[in-house]
Amino acid sequence: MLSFADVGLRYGTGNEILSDLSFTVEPRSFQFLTGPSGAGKTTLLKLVLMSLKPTRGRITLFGQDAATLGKDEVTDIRRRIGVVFQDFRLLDHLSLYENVALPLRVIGREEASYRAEVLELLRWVGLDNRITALPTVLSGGEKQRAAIARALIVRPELLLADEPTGNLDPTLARRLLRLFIELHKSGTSVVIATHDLALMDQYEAARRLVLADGRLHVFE
Ligand SMILES: Nc1ncnc2c1ncn2[C@@H]1O[C@H](COP(=O)(O)OP(=O)(O)OP(=O)(O)O)[C@@H](O)[C@H]1O
Repeated sequence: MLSFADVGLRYGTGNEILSDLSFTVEPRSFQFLTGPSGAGKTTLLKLVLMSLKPTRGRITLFGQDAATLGKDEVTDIRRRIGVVFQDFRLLDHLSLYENVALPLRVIGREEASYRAEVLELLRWVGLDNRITALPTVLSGGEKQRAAIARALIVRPELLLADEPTGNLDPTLARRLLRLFIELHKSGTSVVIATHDLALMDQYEAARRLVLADGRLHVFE
């Protein structure tokens, strides 16, 4: 569903941050993307989301060459990808329920058709008792789970999460990992960018994509 072939990226006229990246993400797969701070994990996720263009090489998403896509095709492909950003990006003036429902409103769905789905997802992430709360009163872990629910409401085929357990205590991090594993088992491909070794050790079946010195090393 995703492949990189000899991809390189530099910001401006600087050195290449990423060099000769070649890897695939298969349907129904689970991988950690890891590497030291500054190694380029967020940059790689931005390439996948097409918010950055590679300096060289080819990125293919759902069978289509990213370089050849028009604006509407990019929008269509992004709808198939759920993203949990490092800084959550919840809208502070909307309740938790409204934040999670927003991607469905944006595509024109009527509330009556999605209310039960949103409530079920909120129950799944353990936030069904907080549906009317505004993000400003939520804890870090609650915001994290709300961001996950919002990413999943459109039933993406691929979920990207950038440091989803950053700033969480180990118990909550374990709980979130269990949610991601459940999601994987239900058929979604999952890519989790993290430098939390303890977290990765809890799911040994996961592939590890390790960035170091601009190169990617894959451990199956
Ligand atoms: N817009 C930008 N312009 C120039 N350099 C950038 C830009 N964004 C990131 N960088 C540089 O690219 C490198 C990789 O950054 P990136 O955020 O992708 O790393 P990361 O592995 O996600 O780090 P962390 O684990 O700390 O979040 C860093 O050296 C960073 O300073």
